[in-house]
Amino acid sequence: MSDNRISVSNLNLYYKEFQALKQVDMDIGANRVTALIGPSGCGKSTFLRTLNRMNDLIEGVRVEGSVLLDGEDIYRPDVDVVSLRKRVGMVFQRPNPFPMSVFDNVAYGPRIHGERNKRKLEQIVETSLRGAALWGEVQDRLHKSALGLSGGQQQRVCIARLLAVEPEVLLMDEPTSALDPLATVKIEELISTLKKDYTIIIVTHNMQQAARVSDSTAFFLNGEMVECGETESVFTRPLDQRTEDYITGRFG
Ligand SMILES: Nc1ncnc2c1ncn2[C@@H]1O[C@H](COP(=O)(O)OP(=O)(O)OP(=O)(O)O)[C@@H](O)[C@H]1O
Repeated sequence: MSDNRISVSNLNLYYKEFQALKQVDMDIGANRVTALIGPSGCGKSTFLRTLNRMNDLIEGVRVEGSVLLDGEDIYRPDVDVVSLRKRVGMVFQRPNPFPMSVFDNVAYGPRIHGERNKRKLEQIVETSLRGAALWGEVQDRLHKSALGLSGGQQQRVCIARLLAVEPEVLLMDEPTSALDPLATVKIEELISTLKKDYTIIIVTHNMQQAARVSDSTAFFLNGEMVECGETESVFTRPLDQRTEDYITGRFG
């Protein structure tokens, strides 16, 4: 059995007539961080959203090909999209905590999924906040609004909110683009810790960030996945001229 968690084959995605992803083939390893890089508009976020069918929410989207998660095609018509998104959770560019307390943000998912036991919820909230490296900073203000936290803390609340529903895969769409350098370092450290337990795919505009946090890197250009490999080789010995041009700053 291979340690590929996700296997993408012949993936095409159209926004109405516009083809945003072209014949993408890619394997994503378990317990690794995979970075998606490439110039603006090349399809990184679109690709990320195919991994938990978030594009389904956009009108006029058509997807062809297959995305296997642990060998099961997530695009099969009988797949329960709600439980898919529980297994494959997502963090966005701008932290988007709900306008409620830190506790209620993190308990939100488990409550939706039927957990009512107060002690159990307290345990889940603490474990998830510890998992998101935030517990020490918020344990005295669990019942205050999450909107009163700093941007970096809010992003970690969002990560704790994901961890609370016990996902397997974490999708992160430029999770530090709205954060200052210190908050960015904390999230990057957290990503390195989380990969022990989760498979992580991160979109980033920042090549230093990709080099710092990821094990594998995939370079996208005009909807094509040009090259994917060990981060160190992609950055130091790219196989494709277009990857080299991008990495050396010749475009994008
Ligand atoms: N909802 C949509 N409807 C129509 N076209 C879209 C939609 N979302 C994205 N696109 C187009 O698909 C292409 C890929 O966009 P996508 O956001 O995936 O790129 P990206 O590489 O993540 O860009 P960025 O780095 O700027 O976020 C772009 O040409 C974009 O304009």
